[in-house]
Amino acid sequence: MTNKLYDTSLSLLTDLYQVTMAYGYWKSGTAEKEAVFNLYFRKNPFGGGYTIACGLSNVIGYIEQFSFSRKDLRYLRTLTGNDGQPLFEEAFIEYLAALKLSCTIDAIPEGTVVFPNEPLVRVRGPILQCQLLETPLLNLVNFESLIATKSARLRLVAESDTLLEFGLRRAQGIDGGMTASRAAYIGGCDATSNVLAGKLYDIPVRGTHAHSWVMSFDDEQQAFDTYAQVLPNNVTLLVDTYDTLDGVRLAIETGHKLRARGYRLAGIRLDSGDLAYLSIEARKLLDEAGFTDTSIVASNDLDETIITSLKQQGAKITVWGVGTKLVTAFDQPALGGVYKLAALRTGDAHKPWDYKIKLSEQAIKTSTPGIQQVRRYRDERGFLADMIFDETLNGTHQPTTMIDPLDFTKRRRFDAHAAFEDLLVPIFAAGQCVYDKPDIHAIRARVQAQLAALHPGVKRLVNPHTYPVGLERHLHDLKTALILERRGE
Ligand SMILES: Nc1ncnc2c1ncn2[C@@H]1O[C@H](COP(=O)(O)OP(=O)(O)OP(=O)(O)O)[C@@H](O)[C@H]1O
Ligand SMILES: O=P(O)(O)OC[C@H]1O[C@H](OP(=O)(O)OP(=O)(O)O)[C@H](O)[C@@H]1O
Ligand SMILES: O=C(O)c1cccnc1
Repeated sequence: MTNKLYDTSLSLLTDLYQVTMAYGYWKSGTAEKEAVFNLYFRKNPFGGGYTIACGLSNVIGYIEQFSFSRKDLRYLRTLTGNDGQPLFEEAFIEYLAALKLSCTIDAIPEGTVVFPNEPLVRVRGPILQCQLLETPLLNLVNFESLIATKSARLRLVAESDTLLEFGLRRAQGIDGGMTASRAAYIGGCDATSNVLAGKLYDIPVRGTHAHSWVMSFDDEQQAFDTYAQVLPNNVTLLVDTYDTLDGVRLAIETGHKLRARGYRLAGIRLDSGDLAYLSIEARKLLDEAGFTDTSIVASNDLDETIITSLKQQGAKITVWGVGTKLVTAFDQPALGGVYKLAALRTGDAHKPWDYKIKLSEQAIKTSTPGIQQVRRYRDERGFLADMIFDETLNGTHQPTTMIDPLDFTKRRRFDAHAAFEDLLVPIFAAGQCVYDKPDIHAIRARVQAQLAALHPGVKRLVNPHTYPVGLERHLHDLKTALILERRGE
């Protein structure tokens, strides 16, 4: 993983059906068939217009550590079917013991803005191996992309204010908390309260103090003064334990004492009540006392909607602490990414692909076949449209014609000189990592650069524009032909 949290093999971090299918491929002699799977999602989360791709660093770490340990194999030997007999033959267990991943993987770099139906990760290799990777890859990409997207939404509404992630105590378990802290930083948070995430992932750590500190003293002034005494270079005082504005006055007293010692009152924190009213009143008190550079931090079940509203109300808050609603992706608990087989071939690389499709009554759920790549066109103002094409269908010609996803009779042509970028880049070649991994700060910077190139209408919180994503003409024709063929038409 990015930096190890667990010192254990994670190769069994998959659904049982992946292992039984792997056994099936092995037993029926098809394990080495070359497959292509695409990982994609169908709908942007939170009713938004975009998603931030995240989780690739952990995918790389997962694949690099992939091997079945002796203990993993011992456990697999104990699994039995409904007749009480072992599920797997010993020869299969030995096959797994010797298994080394040889997949070729292309992916969209972390921090890229992505849209529904675009392959975020494309896995090509022996079908048995691709299958074993389905569940862990989905687990890693779905959650991190979800949280990075939530964080990006918060960053957009917070504008240039400071955004702190305070979620560990409310997160879904240890891994939920750790992963969320990483993805929240990538999405745009400035720092986390999670100290282990700070250590493992190189994220800045920040914090104030809790109500318990104030409650542990007989009076609030003494609590503030003692805190300032012991940590004079880190004083942000939580002022709402009893009466918020009285608390601000006491914090100002402490601020004067700090000043006399050559230090400063960095901030006060509001954690209850009407945050707009209280921040405006607190600002007045602070300014009147000469503490114009003391920040007002707010927390208490904040999310992007409340922050937007508070700003509209003229709240004087410049530091936002967001916990529960960020790290749990409160209003949408999962991204819903899927991993679908798109092509298969037997034997050598010169054989043609046998394209695969999954039909559905709902058109949006019908999968797209092919060795997909995403071409993003742009001009000097930003991103224009994304065209999903098959890397093998256009021969030596550049793909140029995109079918409108909402009306197949409409086409959009890109001329040969249009500027574009192909989003999927090589990550693993035949099992070897070939990717020069950016550090977490570069990934975070990429998010902001990408968002800057996105039309404001696509970024707005309510009823955003749909960014144009379509299939290249040949891929569209292939998909249509396969649908008709499967339906027997
Ligand atoms: N001016 C405001 N406009 C919109 N939302 C606000 C405003 N002030 C606070 N909020 C939000 O309203 C919610 C208030 O939560 P709640 O009803 O639990 O009150 P509280 O102030 O936390 O009370 P308690 O004293 O019990 O902690 C929080 O999500 C908070 O962020
Ligand atoms: O509201 P969230 O967005 O989840 O942000 C984290 C919350 O955790 C703390 O409250 P808690 O009552 O747990 O402890 P405290 O005594 O420090 O307020 C903090 O004061 C925030 O209100
Ligand atoms: O440092 C803080 O103020 C903090 C940390 C975690 C949760 N709530 C607040």
